Amino acid sequence: MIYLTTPTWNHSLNSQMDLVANYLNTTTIGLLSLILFCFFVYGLFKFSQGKEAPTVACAWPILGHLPLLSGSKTPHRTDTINTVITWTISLVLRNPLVLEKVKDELDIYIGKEKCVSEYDISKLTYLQAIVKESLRLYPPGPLSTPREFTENWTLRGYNIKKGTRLITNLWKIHTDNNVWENPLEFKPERFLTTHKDIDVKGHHHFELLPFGGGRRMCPGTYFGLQMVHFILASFLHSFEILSSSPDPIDMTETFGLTNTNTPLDILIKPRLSLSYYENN
Ligand code: HEM
Repeated sequence: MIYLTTPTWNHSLNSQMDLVANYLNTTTIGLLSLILFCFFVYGLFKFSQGKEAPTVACAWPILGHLPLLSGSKTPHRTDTINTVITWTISLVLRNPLVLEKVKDELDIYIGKEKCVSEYDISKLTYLQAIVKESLRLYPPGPLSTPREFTENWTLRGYNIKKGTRLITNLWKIHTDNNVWENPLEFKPERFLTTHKDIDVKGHHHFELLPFGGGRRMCPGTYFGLQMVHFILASFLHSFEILSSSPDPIDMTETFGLTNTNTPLDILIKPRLSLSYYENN
């Protein structure tokens, strides 16, 4: 058995992400981040004076993803993706039947002789349902970025003045009991039955918006989803996972720009033959 503490866990995810970071030019992105940060501080200053501060609106979400974009060697670079994966593993560990089902799916579609490839992901419908359900309950960005009304408007009987800022509570939408049965329960099956055709891409289904929606929705949606599916599938395919403590997994959220969880300690052991690990 291998004992994984959170830093190691973050580190192992980060080494997967290092592959991705190699495509980013650290200096360019670092400089860009610095400029955005200056804009952000300037925007906050204007905002505190009660003036128009569009820079706050545009820099805020970018700051939220800055660790990811900066390419720095910190575990936070992968903030959103890392967060989704950690929440998902926590949820799966709390629901052993779900874990069994996803392992069965991986064994059927991948088998024990080869690695997961990106082309396999479309076949892994149960794994995709797990990720959707995790994004529904624990979206890393539970609040949308701010929007501003450009004219006076009436919305559901409320008169809203031009210039009013709106921040949407995405988590509240995700747990609306008019739409979701037992909204606080983790039930990936809902995405294979009652909510089969609902996707998370923010274009058609406004009851599930983990990447936001409209013109300012997350530009990293496809990349983020691809990474989450691929890392999760590879990890669950390669290792048995177990909680390191007999107590239920702590699902306490921590405060920050992303909705992160408390550190997760897990035990892992190989699921495949040793030659698989030697060759990959
Ligand atoms: C699973 C991973 C991710 C989740 C759940 C996520 C979620 C979000 C959410 C909720 C927003 C606000 C959208 C809105 O207000 O409508 C956002 C904005 C943004 N995201 Fe992500 N994100 C993820 C990954 C990424 C990645 C990988 C990148 C870049 C490679 C990225 C870059 C951005 C940027 C630049 C914005 C600001 C867009 C704008 O305001 O125009 N995100 N993201």
